[in-house]
Amino acid sequence: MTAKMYYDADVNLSILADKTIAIIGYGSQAHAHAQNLRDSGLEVVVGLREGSPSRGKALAAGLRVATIEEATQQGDVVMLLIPDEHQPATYEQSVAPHLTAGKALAFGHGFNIHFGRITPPEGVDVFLVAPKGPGHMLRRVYVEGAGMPGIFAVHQDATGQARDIALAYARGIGCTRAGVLETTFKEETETDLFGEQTVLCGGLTKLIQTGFETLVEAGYQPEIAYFETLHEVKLIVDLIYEKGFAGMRHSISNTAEYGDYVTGPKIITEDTRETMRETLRRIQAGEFAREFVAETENGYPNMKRWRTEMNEHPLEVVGKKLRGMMPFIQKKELEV
Ligand SMILES: NC(=O)C1=CN([C@@H]2O[C@H](COP(=O)(O)OP(=O)(O)OC[C@H]3O[C@@H](n4cnc5c(N)ncnc54)[C@H](OP(=O)(O)O)[C@@H]3O)[C@@H](O)[C@H]2O)C=CC1
Ligand SMILES: CC[C@](O)(C(C)=O)C(=O)O
Ligand SMILES: [Mg+2]
Ligand SMILES: [Mg+2]
Repeated sequence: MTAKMYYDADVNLSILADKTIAIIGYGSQAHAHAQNLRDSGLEVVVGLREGSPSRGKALAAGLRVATIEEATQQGDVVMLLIPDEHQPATYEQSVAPHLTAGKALAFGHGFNIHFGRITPPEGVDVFLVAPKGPGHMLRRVYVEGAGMPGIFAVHQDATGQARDIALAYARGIGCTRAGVLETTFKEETETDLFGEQTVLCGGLTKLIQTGFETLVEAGYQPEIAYFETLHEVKLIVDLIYEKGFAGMRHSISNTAEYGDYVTGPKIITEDTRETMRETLRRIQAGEFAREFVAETENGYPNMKRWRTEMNEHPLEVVGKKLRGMMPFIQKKELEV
């Protein structure tokens, strides 16, 4: 059976017309949700912690700003968009005491509900709307008049309107311009963690880094290695994104296409597939979540070390220099 895809015409935005949406946080996702919802004609308040460095940025974007407690009091829908690892403490201290019956608690990712780290009270709706892409791109495509696909799920329907509110929210941030699918918290959480670890972030960056290191180790210029293994990735992925593998392969040379078929399976091997299966098993069993939470509770010792190592890597050093010489890339500054 084909999954139903929801577009603007399928969704009634007016269910949110007389409601206030509290966006908690003003980071990658939150700034995009807040600005897109506001530009869709909805009432938004941004909830920030005391002394937040983001307060000035949200005000400069023309948004109303309050404390997290005040925003939760004012909000009919409270969207929690701070880092997953900090959500339980903020929820307990600042959100839960003001989350009265009839309100909706919303998430951009199902992590804390699915892994049982937040348990909302019975009288509130609980849903997620997860755009399938980074927050900064969610804002960029909305401003360009396009949209980013998204998925939504209802965990708890106390009012009988949770599904309609979730869909209206997805429309407000621009996702129904591209298409929105219904899912569950379990499916969203497990597929999102799997995708970012194996393909989108972990797999891709390690592939690029290893290709770069192999060329540089063999004596080739780092600048050429950078163009070959990183810069050109976007150009190839843009073709895949627009026209699929066949469209990309239509555009490359026969030489490249032959090498692609012959060498690809030697790089991504059956061992890689087994590792992907094991990664998924660990995610499903909650082992990754426990490991990540322990890392954050210990003050991110490994994350800090890995960040520093990568920031100092020759790939990043040469990349910074080369991107500085390409003003068309520099123009696209990130707002938050
Ligand atoms: N990044 C992305 O593109 C995507 C993220 N998601 C999900 O969206 C949610 C938000 O992620 P993301 O946008 O990356 O988050 P960010 O790391 O960008 O969030 C930063 C914001 O969170 C606030 N914040 C951080 N710690 C605390 C705290 N302890 N108490 C109160 N506020 C805090 C910061 O406040 P201050 O401004 O005061 O410093 C800042 O406004 C997560 O559930 C994530 O999984 C889903 C899809 C994609
Ligand atoms: C791919 C990473 C992501 O899941 C996202 C941008 O969709 C995230 O958690 O940031
Ligand atoms: Mg994610
Ligand atoms: Mg994601």
